[in-house]
Amino acid sequence: MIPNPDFLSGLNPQQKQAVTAPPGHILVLAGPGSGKTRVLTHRIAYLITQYHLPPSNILAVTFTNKAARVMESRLEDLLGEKPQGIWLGTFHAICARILRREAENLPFSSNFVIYDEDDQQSLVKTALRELNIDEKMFKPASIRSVISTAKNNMQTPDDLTSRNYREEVNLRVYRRYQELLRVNNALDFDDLLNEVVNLLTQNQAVRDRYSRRFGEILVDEFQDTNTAQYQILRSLAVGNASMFVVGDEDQSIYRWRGADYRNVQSFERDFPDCQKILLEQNYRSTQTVLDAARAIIDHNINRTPKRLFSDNGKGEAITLFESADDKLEADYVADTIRQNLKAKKWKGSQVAVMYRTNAQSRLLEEAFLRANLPYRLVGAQRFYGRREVKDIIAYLRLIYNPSDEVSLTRVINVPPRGIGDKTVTTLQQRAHEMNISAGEVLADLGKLGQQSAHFASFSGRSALSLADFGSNLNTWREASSKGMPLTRLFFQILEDTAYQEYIDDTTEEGHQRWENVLELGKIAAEFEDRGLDEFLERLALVSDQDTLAEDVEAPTLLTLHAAKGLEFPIVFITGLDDGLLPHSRSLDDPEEMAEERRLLYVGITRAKDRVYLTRADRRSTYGGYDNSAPSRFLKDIPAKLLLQQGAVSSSRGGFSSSYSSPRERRTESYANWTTPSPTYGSFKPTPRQAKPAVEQRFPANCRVKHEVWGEGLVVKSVLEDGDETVDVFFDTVGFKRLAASLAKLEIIKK
Ligand SMILES: Nc1ncnc2c1ncn2[C@@H]1O[C@H](COP(=O)(O)OP(=O)(O)OP(=O)(O)O)[C@@H](O)[C@H]1O
Ligand SMILES: [Mg+2]
Repeated sequence: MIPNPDFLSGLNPQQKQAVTAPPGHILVLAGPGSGKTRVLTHRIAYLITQYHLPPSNILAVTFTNKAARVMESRLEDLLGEKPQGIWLGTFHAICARILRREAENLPFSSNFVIYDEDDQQSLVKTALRELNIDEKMFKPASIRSVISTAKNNMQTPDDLTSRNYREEVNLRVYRRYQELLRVNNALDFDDLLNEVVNLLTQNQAVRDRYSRRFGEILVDEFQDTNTAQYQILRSLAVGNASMFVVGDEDQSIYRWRGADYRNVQSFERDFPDCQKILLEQNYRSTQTVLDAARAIIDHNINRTPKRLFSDNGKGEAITLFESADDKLEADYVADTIRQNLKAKKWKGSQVAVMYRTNAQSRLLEEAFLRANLPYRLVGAQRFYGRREVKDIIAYLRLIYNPSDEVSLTRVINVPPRGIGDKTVTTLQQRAHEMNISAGEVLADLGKLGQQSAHFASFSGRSALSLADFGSNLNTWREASSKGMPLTRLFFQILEDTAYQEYIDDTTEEGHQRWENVLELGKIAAEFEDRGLDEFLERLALVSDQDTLAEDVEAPTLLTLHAAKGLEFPIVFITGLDDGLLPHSRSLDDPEEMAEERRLLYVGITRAKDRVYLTRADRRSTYGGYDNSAPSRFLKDIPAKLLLQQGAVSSSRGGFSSSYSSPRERRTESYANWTTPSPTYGSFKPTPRQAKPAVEQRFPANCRVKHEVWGEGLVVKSVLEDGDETVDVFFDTVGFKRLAASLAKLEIIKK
């Protein structure tokens, strides 16, 4: 391995000290943009090239999958090749990996699936039903959150006692929920961590193996680790491992998920010989951005003030825009961006628009559409939470893990195949009686049909429908186990279930839903070499930031939480109103308030050059408007750093407006504004154009042949701009989009 010989030269003395430190525990505490992530990456390269530590002895934990991928490619740049065998990923991904390898020591098998919040909620509902508890009295969502909190505190049902009836219900549901997870061969997010903690504390041999394996454990964003994660690190570090953790207490923003920045103090206590290194130069932002950020965070008590300077010059003032209402606020953001893009002052990808809650993106998206501006929207739920996407994932999960009853009940009658609720209940009862999973009953019905011992348990018609579905499942499962490529399997399911006919009801929404299914197919194509298991794992562990499409020349819309660790030349933070930021839920809790401050601090410090803060005097609610007051955090920013714009705000006293409201222009652009349908990733707001200038030759579901790529299945065909655009899934190369006029396609089967 030939390291880039200069790779230490791009570091300042403190950074170099951290990167080249002799083996031992290191804690790097430093403010935003000071190079913590950079130092961590360089440290890995240094260990490999200078200490000749095999990459497989290195465990590096990042906060998102995306951050892991970025780090991997930086390492490749530094080392000249990909480090082979390094464990690099999020806590959840690494835990899932350990659990799959060690399944023989655990009460589930290695093909477990990972349940997200929705799945967890279904399971809570099943538990409630089984226990005969009314879900109107005891809301599944709140029980789910009670369970998750208990798990975050690492409390099993046995650790809990109940003091009243409600607690008793919670406890019983928790117990049953846990049993159901086992039956389904599933783990939830919290389990991923807790099971690893249990494994490492209870199984000395396994613990020794892992702690011997890892010579160095590195953790980015350490301030956001929770109790279980910290315990995992501590167990692994009992051997010969050195710990290298970097973090910033002021950027801890995941308290609601159990993160505890006091782990930084625990680390200093548990590893008293650790070397503490402070980085003081910020390479990201202008002095103005840093001063504004510091003014916000200085109000938090119990924090260690940090020195942070920048050589990037004073830079431009922070723009504060106050508007009359939230629509105008969104228009201001979109118009400002559009004007600067038009004047070629900015590039789309340099701009980020941030907000406190996901719901705030809607008005912004509409304003972007009005301004005819493409954008990319970051958010896992926006895409992966969609019904059609979840359906297809459920099919795949069911193929991977036949015991997964949550997925089974999701798709057993989707698209409708005449299997009603009563049949499903009978199926579950039958499985229960026989002590097998419902999936196994189905598989048997699929294999033996009327000869199956289960057949007589159902009425004639439903027995046949079940057998039919079971037979489909068996076929897919067999194909998958014989190595059918993932995308083929994917489209096979769509074909066999006639999913397109079901989901695309020819309305705009239907088209959009089918587009989402195809989008998922494209993601599957990226996992072609890695297989169904890795695909499912990535889907299960996807975080908001992971949905940030790369190489897209468009501004990014994202929550403040999702912005962690990222940087952009231009940052807009919208909704600086009391009740939004700080959020209304935090107003009477000092700890929560401190976290809201940190959130704004994280937002501002993402900016390299310019920050825009925006707010509105009134905000739309259901049908009407609510008055809204400026965020209390705004007054903490010194006036000399601010340039105020916008309408006169009653609450802040009048000031001249240098921004003319785009009302006139709005009228004109409203004309060609159609109701937006939320999309995933980059959005091109051109209306669907279907000029049937040619006739359609390659309708969906026909098989075609291409000169180079061979045979394939047409998934979609659209007539547009006088040509036919055909999406084909080829058996050899997977998904391709072709213009029928250019590609020499030949129909082989209608
Ligand atoms: N010594 C250096 N010379 C030049 N650029 C640097 C140096 N150190 C860091 N940078 C750059 O500064 C920016 C911020 O670095 P990095 O993201 O590593 O900071 P961080 O401390 O991890 O920030 P955050 O707390 O926001 O995660 C990056 O663009 C990085 O490449
Ligand atoms: Mg960082």
